[in-house]
Amino acid sequence: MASATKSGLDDSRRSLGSPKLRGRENTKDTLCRNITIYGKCRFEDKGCAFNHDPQKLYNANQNDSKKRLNVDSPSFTPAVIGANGSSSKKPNSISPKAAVAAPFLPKASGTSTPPIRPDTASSDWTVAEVPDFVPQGLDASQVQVSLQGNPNGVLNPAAAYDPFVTTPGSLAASGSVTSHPVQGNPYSHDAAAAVAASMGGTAFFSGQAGFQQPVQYHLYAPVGPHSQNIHPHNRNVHDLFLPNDFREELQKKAAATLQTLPNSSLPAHVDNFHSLVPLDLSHQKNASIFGYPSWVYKAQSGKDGNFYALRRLEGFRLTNEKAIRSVQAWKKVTNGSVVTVHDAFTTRVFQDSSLVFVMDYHPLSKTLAEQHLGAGSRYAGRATTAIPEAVMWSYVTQIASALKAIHSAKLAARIIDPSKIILTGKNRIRLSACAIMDVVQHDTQRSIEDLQHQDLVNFGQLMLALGASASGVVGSPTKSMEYFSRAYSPQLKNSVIWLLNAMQMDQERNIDIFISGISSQLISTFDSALHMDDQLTSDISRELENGRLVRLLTKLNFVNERPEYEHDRQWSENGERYFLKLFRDYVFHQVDSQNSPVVDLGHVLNCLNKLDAGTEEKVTLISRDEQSCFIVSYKELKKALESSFQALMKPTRRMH
Ligand SMILES: Nc1ncnc2c1ncn2[C@@H]1O[C@H](COP(=O)(O)OP(=O)(O)OP(=O)(O)O)[C@@H](O)[C@H]1O
Repeated sequence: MASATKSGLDDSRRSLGSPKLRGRENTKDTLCRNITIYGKCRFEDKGCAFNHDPQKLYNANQNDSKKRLNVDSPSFTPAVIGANGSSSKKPNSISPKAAVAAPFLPKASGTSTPPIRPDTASSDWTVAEVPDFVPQGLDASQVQVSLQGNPNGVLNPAAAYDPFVTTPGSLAASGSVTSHPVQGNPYSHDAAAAVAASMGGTAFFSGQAGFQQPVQYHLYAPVGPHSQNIHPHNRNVHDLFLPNDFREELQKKAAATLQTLPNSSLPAHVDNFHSLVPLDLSHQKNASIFGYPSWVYKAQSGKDGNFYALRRLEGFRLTNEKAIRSVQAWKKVTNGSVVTVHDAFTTRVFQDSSLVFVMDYHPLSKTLAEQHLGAGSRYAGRATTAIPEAVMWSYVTQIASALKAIHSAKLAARIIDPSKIILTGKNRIRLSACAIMDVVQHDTQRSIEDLQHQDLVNFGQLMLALGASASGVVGSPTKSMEYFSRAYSPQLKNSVIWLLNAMQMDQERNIDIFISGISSQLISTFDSALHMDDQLTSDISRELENGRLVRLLTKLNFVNERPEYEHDRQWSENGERYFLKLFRDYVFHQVDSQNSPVVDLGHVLNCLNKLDAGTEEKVTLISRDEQSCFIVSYKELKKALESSFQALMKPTRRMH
């Protein structure tokens, strides 16, 4: 830590935080605004007098400021420290008028500096007690080298200028290993070390070659896939967060899950479920599928608090208890393309005798009929565009997977109908009415093999109906097949024909044979699924960093400017807290040459990431009256934050 005069600070401050011009004679020292705003300058080779190399400029400034304001400056000499050790209005905030400076020296540094206040020397306050973030075996030079090829260990200064534009150097690439919560201190950033200690000194990843401890939190390492050919000036803040459409989808689903229906005429409780919301789009009773009108509700369980879909069959009377027990076998069917069945019961709370199935709830799902055949119109055939072949194959694959799981469990789906298959995400479908016919038509004379063959036929009919939906042909299998043959590949057509003939005994037909026949399509669908998986992993990894920074910000705000300590100079205006307060200003309250707020997320994220990592890089902090400045490393700031936070948690401090 060092202090400097106001005049000594001016240049370095401008070069770090403001694109302010300093007169024509200094144009070569001033970053061109076009570089700042657009990432490049069209006039670079046509006479523009300003500087076009931020890195060079930054290095020049670093050297410049090092000369004047580094730790070797005279203000760090022990003689000066001793002279200023006594308490004053701002004991360690040095006015430029004063000829002396009180450095911020951790106790561990071995100097004989008297403590700024008596209790800072106590075990409660000393920063030296907070474990150093740089572990043994990883010295400062290693930390700097790891900064993505930037020998100064400094992120690209351009990031500090560009509002909401990040540069590849500054915010590229990441430490994506999460820290683990440490008992007793949910905010600890040294969790990995604690885990290591609790495991006898071996963190779970310690065996992996090339893993550095600590994780370099100040580096971002986005997980692919990446957009190609993006220039720095094209990148924006969205690169750091979930894609907007994905976030919107998740938020809408969350809102739908939490939706309630005040003053509803539905029963307040159905078994242990409450807060029923109907999901049917039409009020028309339709008994064509199950033989009973059916209704679907979203409801919350009073037992586990989760949300479920309840399918109610109106007017059903249970005559054979064995029928409802058949649901047990369905509970064991866990397949990505089958809506999981949890339970079934009869109830009279709807003023009739109803049969209710409890199933997984998939918010905002639509049926395939709603999606492709025109909302609410059964087989209306009003789809405007043909379903693409790739989507058809995706549906084929998913239903084949569902049938494989169902048939392997010696069950049959029995209903494969566009109105009973729900779309729960982009091209993600699930059979939503399994188990129901096993209860409703428990006494059927048909063998399970027969029902399984029927599943294959129903499967073929479904694909034909979907494929021919754009043709406007309704109810004529021959015409539908003609259209289908023209619209889709022979392989898809032959697969559908094979399914439609599943009841014929000319050759053996089952779901396994069907799956072998479409293996090449399975592989391409599988590959698409892997790409989707990669994409989601990449999206999630962006939010991972945000969670970490929220914890850090929370901690910083717990410490900064607590009103109850407002007049307690020893807390707010002294030592560590003072630096943290100035750091807060440095991060969030910078102004440009026109005194307008600098709103630059890149700068904020840079600073916070470096604070979290506790890098050796130094930052210049200026008091609000611009009478004092300090040069302090992120490592020291990190320690200050840790010890201040620990002090806050001490009961003695709270009673102070
Ligand atoms: N498990 C579920 N989770 C969430 N929503 C579901 C679930 N099952 C069905 N739905 C939704 O409930 C609504 C009604 O489903 P339902 O099966 O009654 O369809 P429908 O088109 O009304 O058919 P029908 O005319 O036979 O009643 C549909 O929009 C469907 O997407």
